Amino acid sequence: MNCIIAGQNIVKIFGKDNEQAKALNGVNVEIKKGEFVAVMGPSGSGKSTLLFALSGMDEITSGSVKFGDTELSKLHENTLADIRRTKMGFVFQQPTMLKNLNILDNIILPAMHEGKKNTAKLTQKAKALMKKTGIAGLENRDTTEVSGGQLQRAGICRALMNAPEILFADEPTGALNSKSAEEIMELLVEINKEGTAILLVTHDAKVAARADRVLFTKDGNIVSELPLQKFSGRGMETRGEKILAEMAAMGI
Ligand SMILES: Nc1ncnc2c1ncn2[C@@H]1O[C@H](COP(=O)(O)OP(=O)(O)OP(=O)(O)O)[C@@H](O)[C@H]1O
Repeated sequence: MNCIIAGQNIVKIFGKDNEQAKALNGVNVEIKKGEFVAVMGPSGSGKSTLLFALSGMDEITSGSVKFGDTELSKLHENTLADIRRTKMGFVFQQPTMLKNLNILDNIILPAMHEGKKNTAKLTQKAKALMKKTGIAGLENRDTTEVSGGQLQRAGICRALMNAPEILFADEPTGALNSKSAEEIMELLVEINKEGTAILLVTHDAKVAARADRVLFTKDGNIVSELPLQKFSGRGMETRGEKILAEMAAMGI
């Protein structure tokens, strides 16, 4: 099967009784293996909720989310956690790092939790990822002794430790200056080219321009989508213009 994640009629309601908020309103979506999909839309339109629903991080109210052939909503919490740890990677706007551990140990820690106790092998893997992401040499630094961009690279290394099939990224460049943001996007494009699917939430057209496809959310639904593959390059020319035009049409 060509599809890594399929969501059908996803509804997510937060709160109870008269305090309810319908964050997702019957969303249908498919992400193909190795695809790079960006999600854009106004604030509060359901982007993060969709990412959390598709990754099994958050329980959905109704509908279906399939990871390959596996229905995530039917799984026991431990099995679901295993899938998230071994097959999915997560990158957020602010990487949460443990302050009492250095960068290298922060990268390795989740993999160790998983029962992989071969520290030498994990260190080797982490160092290779740090080299690839341009932060070799920062292994022993405290998390407070690196730049925001370097910390995000470390967060990406941590997310890649288990060679995930898909990377979920919620505003990964949101806290970075434009140069660091661009470098992080270059890195994500490279990771995607090597075969990892990416679902990325962003407000930034320049960031979304790197994706194969952009989904636009509004009021808890995907209201339009823009296939970008047919436009050459992954830059702002043409692709970015198309996104900006769609955003303007949506009133974002
Ligand atoms: N834990 C929660 N409890 C109650 N309502 C929530 C919760 N999380 C999200 N919501 C509501 O669900 C809706 C969708 O939120 P979501 O965070 O998915 O939007 P978003 O498009 O990612 O927004 P932003 O761009 O501002 O991050 C909003 O109306 C929000 O207030």
